[in-house]
Amino acid sequence: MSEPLIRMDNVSKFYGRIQALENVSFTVNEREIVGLLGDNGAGKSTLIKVLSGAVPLTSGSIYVRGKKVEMKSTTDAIAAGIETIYQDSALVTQLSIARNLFLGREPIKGPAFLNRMDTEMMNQVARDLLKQVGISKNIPPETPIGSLSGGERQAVAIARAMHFDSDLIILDEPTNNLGVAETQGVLRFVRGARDSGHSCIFIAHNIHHVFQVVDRIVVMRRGKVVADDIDPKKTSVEAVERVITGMTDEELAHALGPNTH
Ligand SMILES: Nc1ncnc2c1ncn2[C@@H]1O[C@H](COP(=O)(O)OP(=O)(O)OP(=O)(O)O)[C@@H](O)[C@H]1O
Repeated sequence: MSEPLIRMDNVSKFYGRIQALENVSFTVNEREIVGLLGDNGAGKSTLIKVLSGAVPLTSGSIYVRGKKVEMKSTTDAIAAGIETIYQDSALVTQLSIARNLFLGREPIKGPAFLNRMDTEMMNQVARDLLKQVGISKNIPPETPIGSLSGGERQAVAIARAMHFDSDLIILDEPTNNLGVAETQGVLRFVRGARDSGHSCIFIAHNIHHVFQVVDRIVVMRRGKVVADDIDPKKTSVEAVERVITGMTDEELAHALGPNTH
């Protein structure tokens, strides 16, 4: 079998004496959307932070397409093709959509020493990307992010990850505080990201949102992965809820046994 896009092998993380991750093994395949579920404090954010270079792991290894990588900073993660979109989307509300898309990676026009941003090029790319992620209204790329809805902001963040061709897009609670229509929009963008060849890790407390969009569900509890191959098409929301809230190994096997492969 070919190497997965991402493989975390036996990863542990201590914050001082608190163990947030215990021998976690976790994979994401090419063109796969993985839902990461778990109760408060289960270790989801820590896993994502380790993978995106925001915090160092204590032990274990991370491989990207079979090659071992050191995630010492978020720059290392971005260089490895991993882009994380946090709840607040890390967008600058006063700046335009186009500027936000290129934040920190602005194209330069003319001689480098003049350091003049290529606004025209940024606007053109922004226009194409907005169309691609399916923002239906005709929003000009000069529009400040501050005047967009929560769902549209998420779409801009996803568009940015797609444009810079991140192999893995990590979405941490992207549907939080969004209305019904906006949530559907974000779920559509996520599917679009997969269709154009990207993989995603999708974290959401709303299990129904996860069910609508992911290919596979991984559940964490108290720093450990307790189930890593749940097929949302073959498993009920209730069964997954039981896994999240905790059952004995026997109960777990019984709940998931006939439904998973
Ligand atoms: N910076 C930190 N310092 C000390 N302990 C931490 C730190 N960050 C997280 N923890 C602890 O690590 C464990 C895992 O937390 P984490 O935030 O990864 O869980 P989570 O699954 O993302 O929870 P939530 O859904 O509430 O965000 C918890 O016991 C938490 O208290």
